[in-house]
Amino acid sequence: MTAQIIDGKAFAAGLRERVGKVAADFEAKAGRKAGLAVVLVGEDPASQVYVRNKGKQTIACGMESFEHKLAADTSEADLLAVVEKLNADPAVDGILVQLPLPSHMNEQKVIAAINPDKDVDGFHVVNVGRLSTGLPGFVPCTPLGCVMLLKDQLGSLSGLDAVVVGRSNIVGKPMAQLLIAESCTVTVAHSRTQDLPEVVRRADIVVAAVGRPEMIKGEWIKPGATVIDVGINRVAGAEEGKTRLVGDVDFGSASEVAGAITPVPGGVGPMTIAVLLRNTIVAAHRNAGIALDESTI
Ligand SMILES: Nc1nc(=O)c2c([nH]1)NC[C@@H]1CN(c3ccc(C(=O)N[C@@H](CCC(=O)O)C(=O)O)cc3)C=[N+]21
Repeated sequence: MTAQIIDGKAFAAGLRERVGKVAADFEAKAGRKAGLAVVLVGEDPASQVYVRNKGKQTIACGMESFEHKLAADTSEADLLAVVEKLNADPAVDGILVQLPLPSHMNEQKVIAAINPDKDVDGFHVVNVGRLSTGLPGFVPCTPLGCVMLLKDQLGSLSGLDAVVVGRSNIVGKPMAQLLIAESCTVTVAHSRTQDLPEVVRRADIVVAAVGRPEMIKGEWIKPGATVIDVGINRVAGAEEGKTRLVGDVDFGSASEVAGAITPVPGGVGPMTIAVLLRNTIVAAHRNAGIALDESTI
């Protein structure tokens, strides 16, 4: 079997178009544009690229982008002061502090300082609690993007066996919560899991978020399963000095067994930013008290 390729890039473009329409509607009703503030500490080149892309796409969707670039040696207190200012700024609907932060900062403390109702990343403990109890809040962008792709592909996920490989706070754990809410039977596997290939083989849905290049092989996949690859690993390319991006799934062998699979790049990655824009326009409506049927975006 040759798997269908799930085109995350195209789905993300469609999502951004829907967000753009809702953003224009918000501007007409609120008399201002929705706004997203992104805070970047330090000069990590990959982070700079992501932040630049977020800013460009925010503006392309008709929203305002506020970028705060702080030096790598900024004190935690100064970063917390920036967050406080953004919390109090009525032009800012969503706040994202780019992770990872420099090692002299406590990430949990910084995330805890963000107003949960502006936490469009969904990382604040209040939003983690809301997700796990089924209350409205903000859901982390990458797992929400994965569920959107899965529902687009499969329709109802009810009763399906899902295996999430990885247990991070930003992908694995919220992914498991979302799949539970979709009535999947969920297994969370990780580096200590015994006989991982056998666990993965049970799954109708495999979500790979371990951060190990091409670890999950085609022989581990149940024929016809849907495979969502969250990994973004830069590895040495065929030519000397060149690099290429690969996922956590061995795409070559997995695409011969799976029913459908996301590629890397062009799969989950583009969804992450599109969902961030979606969360921002949702935040703008909620915080301005303007009604929005969130199920339509
Ligand atoms: N507070 C916070 N929130 C985040 O959401 C967050 C973060 N910190 N820190 C870094 C990670 C990483 N991340 C990505 C976004 C888009 C792509 C993306 O668009 N990837 C493209 C290719 C990118 C490339 O070519 O390098 C793709 O997969 O097709 C990837 C990764 C968001 N992150």
